[in-house]
Amino acid sequence: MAAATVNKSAHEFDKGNLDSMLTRRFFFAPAFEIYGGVAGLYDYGPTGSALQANVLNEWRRHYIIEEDMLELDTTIMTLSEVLKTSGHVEKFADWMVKDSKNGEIYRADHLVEAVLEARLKGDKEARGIKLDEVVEEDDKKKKKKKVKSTAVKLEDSEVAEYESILAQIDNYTGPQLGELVRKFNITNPTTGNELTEPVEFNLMFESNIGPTGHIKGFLRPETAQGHFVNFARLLEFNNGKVPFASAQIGRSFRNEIAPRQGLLRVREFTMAEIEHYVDPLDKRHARFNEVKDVVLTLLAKDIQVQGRTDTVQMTVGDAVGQGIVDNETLGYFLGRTQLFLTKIGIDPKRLRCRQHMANEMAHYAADCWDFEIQSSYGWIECVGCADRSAYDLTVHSVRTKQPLRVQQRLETPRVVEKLDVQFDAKAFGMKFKKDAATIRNTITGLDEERLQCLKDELDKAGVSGVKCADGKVYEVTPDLVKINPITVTEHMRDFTPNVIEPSFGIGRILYSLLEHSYWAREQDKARGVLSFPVNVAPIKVLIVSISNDPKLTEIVYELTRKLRKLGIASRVDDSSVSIGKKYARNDELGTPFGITVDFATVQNGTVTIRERDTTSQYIGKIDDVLSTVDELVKGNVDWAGAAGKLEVYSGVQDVAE
Ligand SMILES: Nc1ncnc2c1ncn2[C@@H]1O[C@H](COP(=O)(O)OP(=O)(O)OP(=O)(O)O)[C@@H](O)[C@H]1O
Repeated sequence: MAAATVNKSAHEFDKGNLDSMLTRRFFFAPAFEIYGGVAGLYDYGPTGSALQANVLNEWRRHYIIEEDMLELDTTIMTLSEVLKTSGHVEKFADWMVKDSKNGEIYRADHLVEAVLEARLKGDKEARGIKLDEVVEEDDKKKKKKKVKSTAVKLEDSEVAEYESILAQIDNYTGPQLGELVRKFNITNPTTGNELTEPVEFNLMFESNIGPTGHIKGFLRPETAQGHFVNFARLLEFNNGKVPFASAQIGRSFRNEIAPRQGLLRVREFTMAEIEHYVDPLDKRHARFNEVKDVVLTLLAKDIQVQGRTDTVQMTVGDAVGQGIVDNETLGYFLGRTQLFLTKIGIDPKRLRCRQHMANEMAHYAADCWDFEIQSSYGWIECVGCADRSAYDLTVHSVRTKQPLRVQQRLETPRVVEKLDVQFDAKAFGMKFKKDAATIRNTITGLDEERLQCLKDELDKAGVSGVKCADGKVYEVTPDLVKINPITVTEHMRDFTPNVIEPSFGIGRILYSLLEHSYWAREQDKARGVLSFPVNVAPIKVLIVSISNDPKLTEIVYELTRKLRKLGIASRVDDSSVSIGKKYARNDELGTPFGITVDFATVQNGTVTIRERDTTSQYIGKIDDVLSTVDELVKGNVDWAGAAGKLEVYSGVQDVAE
């Protein structure tokens, strides 16, 4: 018999109810709350932690196990030299503006966005349309900074201009944001005071390693550098071959200027990152066929620069085939990520892939797409998928002089023209003395293009400057260095792999999942239901007993023992409230199944099982019900399929229904 279905979309989303339920049922809460809290730091409670652990388990299964990735767990405290080399010390910054009188700080792009959105909202109000307020939290969480809207009608051309700016708000540089602040007379929304020009604020938390204070470190802002600095070992572990991927789940820290929107912009969060190393001349993926028919919702960069946000539905195969997504490997990860997010319960209708615009993308990146998930806060980046080219491995290799490169035996040897460098060792040593080795290494380390430039200059001008890592420039002449073309037969190829990086913000995904799973029954709007897929639900089975009779309590104990043995998380609700209330309370935790023990259980060994979304109930022998639950939890059957094996229960219905 088919199980009843429920139309969740018919119920209106109530954010206030969801927020109070998440706090009441301790999914997560502000850290140090009894001390007043600090913006951007959160603690996860029992349900939030279990939900996160289950999502991460799915992630490990979906990527690490399924794709045979090499898992890492690298240190969080990172040597400053590593982050200098990667560019984070200089560039990992956001733009902030200050109130010119009281020094209050805003993140520049967020402020421009909030003010323009508030003006558009005011325009809508003036036209009789109502929307929510835009809110930022201040640092001590004592007050909310509100950008209030006033019902003022805008010119149609202004509306179009604001919408166009908002569609590409991530694309502005600091000076451009400054121009927007001036052009649109944006002031501090709380005081009305003028704002300073945007200045950069580095987002990393700095620290010292050891007591001397000489070794500088930072809490890592991403896990990626831990992969790159271990590349040589990983390559060796993989028998010297690419492609392969490393993966890591761990904490990252960013001293956000303005934490806001709950878990969406915090200062400490869990990331799950993959670095897939690939031959730059061959970015095909061996398993591309498995995802080529996955449909993505794409928002390409050329649409955004026109100030538009319309999307197209396209298969991964077509997106790569038409050159919209740069290469197969990047397309492969977009497809796999779409599958992962929907598998854990993200609504595909509220999921899109947005391509980075030119200013948004790092200069070295070949292509970059964000998975954005829509929630009550709008479209939020939750996973970034970037082709980072050879940048990371090259900069670490140059800085450390370690060859972070792949040596690949060629199937058929090839004849190539190369530039050969010969030094007059004696004359070179006499001229440069202790610097001779450094200059020689710098010249032999030049790539073919730079070597050709040096040769051209020596041929033409008879002298050329060579800049070494110490910043000094040394003049060399053709009598000291001879560069000549030669023909060689190569048996090996030597290259720096390119890196394709999918980077997941787990907190953002969790929060989006909570919103997408939340609804309320028509009969009991104050109590919500979280319709998590079984695989991520924090607790899989609620066990309740109709009475405190010791015979029933004994069976409850037996049931929990058997579920534990199956590895299934269960929870007994032995409070004194009605069974219907117990069900309703556990709907709030997203528990998909409820098993009820009653006097029939004592007599003939049967229990009832109830499904959370449909509230339909079935009856069966204990072991049949448990094996059904086991199959459901393993994902081998769905409720409609599983219920067919049991009998419909026609007893008393839930109070909550
Ligand atoms: N402050 C934060 N709080 C929670 N998650 C974050 C935060 N910053 C980044 N993330 C998550 O980490 C992922 C990878 O980080 P990435 O550096 O690509 O983000 P980002 O582009 O800096 O994000 P944003 O532009 O929103 O600040 C993001 O997709 C997001 O899910």
